[in-house]
Parts: sequence; C-alpha cells; structure tokens
Amino acid sequence: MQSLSVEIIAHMIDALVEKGWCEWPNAISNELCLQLLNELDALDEQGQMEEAGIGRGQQHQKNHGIRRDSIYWLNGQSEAQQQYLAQMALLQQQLNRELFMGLFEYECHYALYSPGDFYKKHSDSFRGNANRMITTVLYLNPQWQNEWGGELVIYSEDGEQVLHTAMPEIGKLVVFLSEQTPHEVLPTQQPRASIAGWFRCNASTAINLDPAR
Ligand SMILES: O=C(O)CCC(=O)C(=O)O
Ligand SMILES: [Fe+2]
Repeated sequence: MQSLSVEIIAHMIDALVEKGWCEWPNAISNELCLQLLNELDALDEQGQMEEAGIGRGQQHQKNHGIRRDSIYWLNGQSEAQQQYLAQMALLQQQLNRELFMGLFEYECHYALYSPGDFYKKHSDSFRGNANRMITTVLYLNPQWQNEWGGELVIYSEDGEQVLHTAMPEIGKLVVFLSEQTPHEVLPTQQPRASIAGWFRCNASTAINLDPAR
C-alpha cells in the first residue's frame, strides 16, 4: 500500500517553503481512501454528519451564504481512521523536525459537500487565534469528472490572484499554510467527499483557553 514516505514528505515541505502550498496526487492509497469514503457514507446515512459552521468556540455560527457542507470530526474510532491519522502523524513529525514548527496537535473532519454546496473564499486561521498552522485536505472521490466543479481554488496571500485550482480526486493531498492562504471550494454538482485537517500549535495561556474547534 502506498503511503507518505520520508522522500515524498520532504518534497512537500520544500514546496510549502517555496510557495506556501503543495498538491500531491495519489499521496494516500485508493484502498484506504475507499474505506474512509465508505465510513463517511455510513455516517451520513446514520444521520451523524452535522451542518458545518464558521468560527470557533463562542464565535461559532452557521452561515449558509459562506459555507455549506456537513462534517464529522475524526476521533480514531476505526482502523481506517487510525491508518490515516498515522500518516498525518508522520507529516507532523517531519514538519517539526525540518521546520521547527512546534505543531502539537492534528484535528480533522470528514466533509461532505452535496450538489450545490460550496465554501466561499476564506482563511482557516481565525483572527486573534493564529494556532492553525498547516491545513491538509485529502479527497476521497473516485473518477471525479472535470465538469462536476467542486474545485479547490488557492489564492495569493492578498486574495487577488489564483495560484492553483485542484480537482478533488481520490488520494490527492493538498497542504498549505493556514493563515497565509485564502482558498475557496467552488460549487459542486456531485457529492464531494474529503477530510480537511489542521496542524495546530498551542496558543493557550492560563487566561485564554484555546478551544480546538
Ligand atoms: O475541501 C476543500 O477543498 C477545502 C475545505 C476547506 O477549505 C475547509 O474545510 O476549511
Ligand atoms: Fe478552508
């Protein structure tokens, strides 16, 4: 089963340093992605996916004009989740070793965008709480077609220029600097499944407890 090797991660880190983002097709095996997709579908059928919101903690709110997807936070409850989280732990270790990033936690959720869903241009790091350092997105959609939309668009730091457009194809891992990278999910015409995750550094102090979500 292919998985993230030290060499692949080293290339990803080079790209992150050079341009702030990187896209890696077939980073995670189809086999594992299909297991994760099955799990997501089952959670959806059981009504366990929840409507996503924006902002964290007390600032959390639903805003359908900005974001429409449903999510489920991973907790390592299945073999497939554990395998995925183990890959992200390798990425975290190597980021810390090579870039001294002090990443101490990874949080991630399944996301399901139903036909018509989108996520308007945003940044993943919340103002005043810059503890989301690196964003990862793994796509789980076999045989995605160009005309279905649902692309991830990555913008320059000022939000003015499109740097890259990524189709949400199975096994593809996109990684970018959370705070410096405005991005958007274009409306999709077909169900679009992914795992979005964030490596965090600890921004908690005794008087400012920093919630994960
Ligand atoms: O699914 C994607 O391509 C990106 C999702 C995203 O931007 C987010 O969940 O913050
Ligand atoms: Fe995002």
